[in-house]
Amino acid sequence: MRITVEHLTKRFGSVLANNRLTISFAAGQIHGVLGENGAGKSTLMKLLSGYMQPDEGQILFDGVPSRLCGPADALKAGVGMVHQEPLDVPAFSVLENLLCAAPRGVFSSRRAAQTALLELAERLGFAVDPAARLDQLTIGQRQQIEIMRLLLCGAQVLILDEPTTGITAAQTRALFAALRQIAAEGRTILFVSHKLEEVAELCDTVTVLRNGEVVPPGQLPMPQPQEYLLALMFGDAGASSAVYRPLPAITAPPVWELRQVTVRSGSLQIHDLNHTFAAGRIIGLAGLDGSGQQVLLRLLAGQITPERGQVLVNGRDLTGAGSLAFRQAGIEYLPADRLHDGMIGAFSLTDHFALLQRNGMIVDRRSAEELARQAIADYQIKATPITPIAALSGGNQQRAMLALVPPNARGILAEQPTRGLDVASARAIWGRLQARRDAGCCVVFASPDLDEIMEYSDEVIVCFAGRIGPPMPRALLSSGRLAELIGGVGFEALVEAV
Ligand SMILES: Nc1ncnc2c1ncn2[C@@H]1O[C@H](COP(=O)(O)OP(=O)(O)OP(=O)(O)O)[C@@H](O)[C@H]1O
Repeated sequence: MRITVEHLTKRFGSVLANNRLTISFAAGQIHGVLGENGAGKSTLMKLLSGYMQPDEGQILFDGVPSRLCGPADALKAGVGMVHQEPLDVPAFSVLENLLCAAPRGVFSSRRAAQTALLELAERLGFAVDPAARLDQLTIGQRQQIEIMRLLLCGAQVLILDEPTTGITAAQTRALFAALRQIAAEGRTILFVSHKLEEVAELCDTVTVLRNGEVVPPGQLPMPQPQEYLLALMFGDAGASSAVYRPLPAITAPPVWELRQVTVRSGSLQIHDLNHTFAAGRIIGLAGLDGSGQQVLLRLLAGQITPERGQVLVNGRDLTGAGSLAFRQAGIEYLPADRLHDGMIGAFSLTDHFALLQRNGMIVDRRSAEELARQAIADYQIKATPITPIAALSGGNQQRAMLALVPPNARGILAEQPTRGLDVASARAIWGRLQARRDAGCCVVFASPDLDEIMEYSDEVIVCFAGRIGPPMPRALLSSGRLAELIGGVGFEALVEAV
């Protein structure tokens, strides 16, 4: 199905999120949509998938104008959207999710739904267990299920918003193979991303959005030179690259010290962990999804109590003291799902500062608003002090979450700190984290992106199947060696060598 937009316009107050967009996406192809944070990509996709209605302009399916009153309406018209955060029911099984989300009459029985699911999974190369509960699956597996659900409900156009964020390299390969297969069957795919390499690898065309407009007007065939696309997305801001600075020697005592720690979370158990995490360092945790990185971060945040051993923070034994005691000791946790776990979507920055500042039952709104204003200026957040966090773009949400970390924090634990962010926003976030490191904070972060681990870590810790490797100076590590280690090649020898 060809999908066309003509003069499509969407405003939020004074912000023109989409400004008279006119584009056409042909059937049977994969179309990349590129743009920096806040360029208007998500708004366009929400208009195409019925989550929002345009102020002006129209959407045409195979040349026929249509009005979409909601996502169910869009799916009926053949458009399905896979969101960055899966919109599924975690407590339900795969099959239950499929059944409860399918329009009436799509499946004649539970058995028919299961058969259709297994057949489609085989065609697309996905492994699926219909009885598995979604909260036991990784983001990558839940995304595969969401794609299959939309296809089984009749989607002819599939929109994917930053689909490789938070999934493993193997899952990305499986996703790309499946998308090629889906396009070869005649469906239209819109692939929203800010990762140029992925668009280059996968897409037949690319549309670049900047400040709510298509630049240059119309679609470009792929391939295009990377520098040209960067210039379209960012102007000059995308061209400069991060500068490496040597680090001063550490004199301060370690922020964390783990002594003979054994910890269990779900089916994963980590044994006899002995590590110190020095002040003034950035430590990257690398590993395949679910290899122990998140357990380690949560242990360091006081969110899980070890079965054995001791966790010292700034030299004090806080084993089993709970996450509040860790926060009081200067430890801050920045979760990957910033909108659901990190902040409250309906609250503004002022509201968040008011909560942090609260003195007993007294809320000082005036000082909270002043702090929000200051944070907006310091962190260059595109928002007012009273804009709800949910209305900010991903990059601005991440800046806001970082701005809420108190200046005297001793340790920052960041789960995928640049998840869903474009190059310029990611650099801005890393600039802030490096400034915290330079001020003596220890930053421990996990990322599925090996380039990010290599670019920003001072030390790298590889996690493999619940085993935590020794810290390695980044300067002594190559990308190839890191890729081997996270796949387990040479991991045993590395652990034994210590
Ligand atoms: N519900 C909303 N209320 C107010 N402003 C909004 C809303 N949704 C989007 N905006 C604003 O519209 C502009 C475009 O945002 P949009 O989310 O479409 O950008 P994006 O390119 O998808 O960014 P990202 O890559 O960060 O997701 C931004 O300035 C954003 O703050």
